[in-house]
Amino acid sequence: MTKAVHKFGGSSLSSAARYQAVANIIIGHCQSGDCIVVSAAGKTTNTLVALWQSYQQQDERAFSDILLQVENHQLQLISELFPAAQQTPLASELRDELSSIARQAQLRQLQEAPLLAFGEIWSARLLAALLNTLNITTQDVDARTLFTQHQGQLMHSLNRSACHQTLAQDKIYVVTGFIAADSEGNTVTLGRNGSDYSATLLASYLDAASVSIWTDTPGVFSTDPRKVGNAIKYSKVCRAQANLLARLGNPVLHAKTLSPLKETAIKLQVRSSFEPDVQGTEVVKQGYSKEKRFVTTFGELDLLRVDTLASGEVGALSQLIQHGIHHFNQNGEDYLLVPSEFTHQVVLRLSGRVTIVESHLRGFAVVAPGPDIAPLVRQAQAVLDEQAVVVRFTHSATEYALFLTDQAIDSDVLAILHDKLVNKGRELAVIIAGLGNVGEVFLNQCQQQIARLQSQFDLKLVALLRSQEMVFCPSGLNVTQWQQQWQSEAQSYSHTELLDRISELDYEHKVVIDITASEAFSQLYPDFAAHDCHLISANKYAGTAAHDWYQALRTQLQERNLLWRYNTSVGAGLPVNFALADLQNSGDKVVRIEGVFSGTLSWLCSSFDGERPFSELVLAAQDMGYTEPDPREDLSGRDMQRKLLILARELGLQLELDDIELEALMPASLAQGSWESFLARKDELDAFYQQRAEAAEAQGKVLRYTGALEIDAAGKVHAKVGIAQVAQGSAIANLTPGDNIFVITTGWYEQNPLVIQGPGAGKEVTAAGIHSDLYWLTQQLR
Ligand SMILES: NC(=O)C1=CN([C@@H]2O[C@H](COP(=O)(O)OP(=O)(O)OC[C@H]3O[C@@H](n4cnc5c(N)ncnc54)[C@H](OP(=O)(O)O)[C@@H]3O)[C@@H](O)[C@H]2O)C=CC1
Ligand SMILES: N[C@@H](CC=O)C(=O)O
Repeated sequence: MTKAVHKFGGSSLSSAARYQAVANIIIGHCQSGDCIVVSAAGKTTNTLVALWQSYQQQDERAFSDILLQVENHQLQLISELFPAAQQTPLASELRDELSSIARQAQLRQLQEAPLLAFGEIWSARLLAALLNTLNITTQDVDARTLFTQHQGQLMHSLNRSACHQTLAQDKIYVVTGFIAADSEGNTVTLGRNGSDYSATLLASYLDAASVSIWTDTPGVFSTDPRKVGNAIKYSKVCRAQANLLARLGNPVLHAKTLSPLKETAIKLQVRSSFEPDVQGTEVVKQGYSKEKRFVTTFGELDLLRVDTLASGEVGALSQLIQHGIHHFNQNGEDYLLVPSEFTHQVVLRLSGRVTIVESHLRGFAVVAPGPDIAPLVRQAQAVLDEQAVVVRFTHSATEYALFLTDQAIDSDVLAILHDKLVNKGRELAVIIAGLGNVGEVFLNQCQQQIARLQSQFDLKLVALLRSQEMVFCPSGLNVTQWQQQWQSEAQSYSHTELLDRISELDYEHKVVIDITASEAFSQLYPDFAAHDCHLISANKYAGTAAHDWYQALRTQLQERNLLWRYNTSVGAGLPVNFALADLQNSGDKVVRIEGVFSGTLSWLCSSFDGERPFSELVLAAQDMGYTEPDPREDLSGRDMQRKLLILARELGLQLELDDIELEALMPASLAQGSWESFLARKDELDAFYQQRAEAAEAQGKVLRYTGALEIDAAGKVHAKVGIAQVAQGSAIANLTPGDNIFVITTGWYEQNPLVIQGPGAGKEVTAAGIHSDLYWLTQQLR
């Protein structure tokens, strides 16, 4: 059976609520036979280290205070997680252990490693007990029965068989991270952050299919996302770069974590237990991911020059200080970058062979594909000069460069460095759904547009979709030859296949551009968002879906920092949504929007002069690409009703489609049935229109189809789309056929409303509007 290993760190188990969240993740992601590796809950290891220090200092008062703190924390977890009956045995086991610690301390027999091991033992025990109460058969396992070391080296074949024997049954195992035993059975620890290492070791011994490291950040980022808002979360990072980042002290993965996975096909993922639905970063074998750019900053470091270094000595030093040490050679000399707090220990160990070249350094490293390094070094240097950051030492290697500075790199400087060094190479994968009227023109305009955006963004057209077939090309289609590629490569697909292919894309940013008129396709938006895709829609269905669904989508997008643009869904290329957003952002309040929001209905009403039957004009509008795929969507008023709802939601109003009163521009009897059956009864449509046009004429007016939304003084919304008789010579009567007009009354534009007018339908203007949305997206991603 293939197993998966999941590791949860201290922050994932810092409170009873976090334990429950972890249990939910396990229920959702694990099956019998899987292993969970846990660290000590919250800051327990630090507290146990403090306990050990107070013991060493023979500070009895501090010792008993800290022991009480440990007890209170564990008892609180127990009382919040379990019903009373279960609390008693767990609490009494804990108290026995704490009494034994106190007794050993009194006898001066306390040992460091077994003391620290309690952190993991307690979290494994509590999590297993919690899962059992949730009817998940679970067993906690002390990793000292699985991992044995001899003279500091893990005994792999012994450990492998111990893992297979101990973890063979059909249940979930919760294994303590961080600890192992030596060949005499004494407790040893695997170093700070050793639980990640325990997880990958366990996965390699068990030949597991995957390891998921659940932490408090949702993946590997181009730089520290807490300092730089637009840090890029990479969906894939290759092991070599992850390893290098770890050696440079990047905290997401630790130096030893990757080593057990060498030569294996085990998948490694970094995910956030705080956002379990967010896709994390997959750390993949060489060749399975493009190399990315990173800027990683350092804590306080000292630079040491070493006369001679034996093989394996850097590893031994890292083991000694339980921290990664970066080693490099420059001009034939060996250098070590050591966190300042450990320099003393390293210097002692290397006694006589080491010189401290620089101390109290800060700075950063740039990690990037080899050919990018030299230009990036120049750009980084220019930024540092500009920002007056003093550089004390630099080093360039094939795939990274170090800048060791006097002062810490603050968030502002880091953001500038990130913008100049990382954001420049941004990539955006574009998935286009819908190759009909508008989609085809959009694609034909793409060649020029992609070239225009190239200086800022590397846009790759990776997929084209129709309703039944798609072409998916992760490295990018040739935009000039998309039709030929479609002819030769299009294949049928399911939505699951589409989502799988999207999840495999190795791009910093992805966007799905929906130029379909399909409700079913719009229902995939939450899945696209779950796969970190931005959205651009000409399709109006998602924007007019039931409010709860719509709001959930908006929340999902916001939580994942994803953008959704849909300006063409109202007024084609006219900047209506931009204008409404701008008015509101500037503090104005929109109180009324009225006008004509359908290109088709505008064209039909303005073109009708009684010479040609109305139905003939409908077919002409369809030929010109004005109508919806089924023109009854326009004639029924539904399309205009949708547009008014999209605008209402732009104003923050909680409306449903049916809250907008609707009067159709066709007989109700023609609404059902096929398009052919509709055409067969087109006389009924002609008579319907003729009669209303004549009635208007009799009043000296003309027939138009208009819409209005008004927010009254009490805040009540009145919205309607329908047939109107308008005075000849009025702005609406005089509209150029096909034009839309939006008359917007606001607090500031009260007497003299703001008017936006122009073509409201048509392939070219709509395709151009989608390009405008795409451009806007690239600007936001910068
Ligand atoms: N025409 C205009 O002036 C304007 C149009 N719009 C909007 O643009 C959108 C497209 O309009 P238009 O180009 O005229 O429509 P078309 O009917 O000409 O094209 C629709 C395209 O979408 C594809 N499609 C349909 N269902 C799916 C699906 N489930 N998955 C993937 N692809 C699908 C169709 O594929 P297949 O060929 O296999 O059926 C077709 O290629 C509509 O939502 C419309 O409201 C917005 C503003 C103005
Ligand atoms: N069919 C629509 C197209 C744009 O949304 C219209 O005519 O306005």
